[in-house]
Amino acid sequence: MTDLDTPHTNGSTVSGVDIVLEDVVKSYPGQDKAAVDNVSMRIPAGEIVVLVGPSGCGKTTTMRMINRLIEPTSGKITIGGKDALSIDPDKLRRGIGYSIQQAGLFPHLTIAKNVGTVPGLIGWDKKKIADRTDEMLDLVGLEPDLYRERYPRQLSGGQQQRVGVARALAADPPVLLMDEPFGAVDPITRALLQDELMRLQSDLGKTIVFVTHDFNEAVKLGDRIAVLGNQSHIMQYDTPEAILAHPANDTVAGFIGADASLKQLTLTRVAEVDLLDCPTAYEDGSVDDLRTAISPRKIKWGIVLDARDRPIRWVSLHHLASATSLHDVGDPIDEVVSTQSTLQDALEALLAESSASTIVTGRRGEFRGLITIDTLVAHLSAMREEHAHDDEGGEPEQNGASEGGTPS
Ligand SMILES: Nc1ncnc2c1ncn2[C@@H]1O[C@H](COP(=O)(O)OP(=O)(O)OP(=O)(O)O)[C@@H](O)[C@H]1O
Repeated sequence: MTDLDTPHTNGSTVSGVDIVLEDVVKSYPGQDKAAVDNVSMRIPAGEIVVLVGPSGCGKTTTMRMINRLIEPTSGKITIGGKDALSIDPDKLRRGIGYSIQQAGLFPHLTIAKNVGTVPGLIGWDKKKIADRTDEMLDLVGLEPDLYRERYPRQLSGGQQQRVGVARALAADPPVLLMDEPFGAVDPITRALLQDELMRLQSDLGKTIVFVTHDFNEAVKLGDRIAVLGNQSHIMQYDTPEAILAHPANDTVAGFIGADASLKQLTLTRVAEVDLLDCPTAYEDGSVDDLRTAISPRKIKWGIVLDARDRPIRWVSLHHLASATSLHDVGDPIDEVVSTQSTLQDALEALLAESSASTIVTGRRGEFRGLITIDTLVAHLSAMREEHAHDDEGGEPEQNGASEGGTPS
């Protein structure tokens, strides 16, 4: 047990605890201005709160004071009702998962040893640590048999980040601090890791404080976003929807960028829109049947699936004209999005493929349908109309965004 353990309530998805910062200040020696000047905020249990702001504004300092990697100069921090400054810092840190850019793995330890670090420190027995390590590797999509005995350098950047998340979660802490954890990976891997974090969080309900300077990432992941200015001054602290619809001032509006309307695509998951159906066939299926299924349709393409329903190739009527089997026919599939992806991810996939539609897969990679550029356009115009009505009716906006307040 750590000092921050909370009883798990069966059936509840929230295992996190509240974090409260009151008048927190950090002055580094030799600096004339405080790096963090009088920050007060409440981070509700079970939510992802994203601290976003320009480089040097004090995001990392603010976050690291929560696990006392940096000691506050003054102020109070309460975690799950307990005064963080009264808990022994080592004990405190064992109760708080921490994941950083480039994963921060110990290079000389195997993946299993890395993941089992905190459980080892808090005295779990070997069998429990080994079981938990495998469970965590599974959770982040790394097959334990393949990865547990490898060393960090034998993994890709994205895989190392996954191990970093597994390690942060291993002792089941109620609180997770994540400092630009996906900052060092390519955009496609980053989008996948973000999707996985969302999936994990919907099962785990931790309290997550997430630092980034990427506003799109903040909108995608955050239940709430704190937009920080110099010295960690909170310029706005609200839901992504509210910040996009009504930026508190010109600086926040400038930070959102000129494409606030497009950013609304980040607020909707692929799972929330209707997907387009498309003819499919297994590799050992009939060429004629697939041709017959495609012929009457507007989009003259079908998809070949493997035995586990995962899409492997696009096939056109042209491909099928001379094919005798569905083995090896068609074009490989480069880009897919998952039902957890946002419409913004779908737009990026469409642009990357220069295609009018992209494939959507479910949790196990199984084919779920297509998303098209028309879906995205229709969604944006529906949102615009909804907010035009909101503005006419004078209703307060909670769940949507308007184009009002976008920067010039
Ligand atoms: N150990 C330190 N000693 C002195 N000054 C520091 C120290 N760490 C950070 N600072 C200063 O405090 C301010 C806030 O730094 P911090 O790293 O918290 O910002 P940040 O918003 O996380 O920046 P970035 O996005 O670039 O990581 C900066 O001006 C930085 O130079």
